[in-house]
Amino acid sequence: MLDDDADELPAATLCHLVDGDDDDQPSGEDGRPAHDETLLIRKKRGVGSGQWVGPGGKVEPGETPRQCVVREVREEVGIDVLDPEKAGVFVYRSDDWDAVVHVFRATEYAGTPEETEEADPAWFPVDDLPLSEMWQTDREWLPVVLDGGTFRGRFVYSDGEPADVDVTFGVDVRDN
Ligand SMILES: CNc1ncnc2c1ncn2[C@@H]1O[C@H](COP(=O)(O)OP(=O)(O)OP(=O)(O)O)[C@@H](O)[C@H]1O
Repeated sequence: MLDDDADELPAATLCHLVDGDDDDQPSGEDGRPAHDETLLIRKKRGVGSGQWVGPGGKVEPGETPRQCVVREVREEVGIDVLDPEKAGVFVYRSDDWDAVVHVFRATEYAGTPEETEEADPAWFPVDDLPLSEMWQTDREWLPVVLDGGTFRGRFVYSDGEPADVDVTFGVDVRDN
């Protein structure tokens, strides 16, 4: 159980793209990272601005979370994610915004990430994430998601700090 009122909350999405060439080219030579890196954005505005996060955003009326995550990644960094797969879901509650956040993992994409008005993208090795400049609760679940796992969580923040954290791994996450 996520939260008794989770169904009533606005929905948002996050995309965690993992890329790694199997060829031996050093990072950057063919425009793609060499081994197991993940794409994060430095958010320029909105919820969590200034932090490193996965690209994503709020689900619009009539849109599924999967459609939203594809649209948001295109808007924020100009690439098309081809195989978003549901990897987790969490309820976020804070002093000023509550949401249910659908987390996707992807490995296939078309295009090259570019800076936009909303976001500055960068690749990070999956085992060297900028955790001190990310949502504190990302460290609970992001390594698991990048490794292909699933989770369900409930994160209550107060004054910008996690006040109540509950995560379960290896769960069935309904795909939508
Ligand atoms: C512990 N809590 C959290 N941990 C990690 N990520 C979190 C989060 N709580 C919210 N998020 C993400 O923050 C974005 C908000 O959406 P946000 O970018 O403001 O919306 P959108 O792009 O639609 O923009 P505008 O409202 O037009 O500015 C969206 O990706 C959502 O998944």
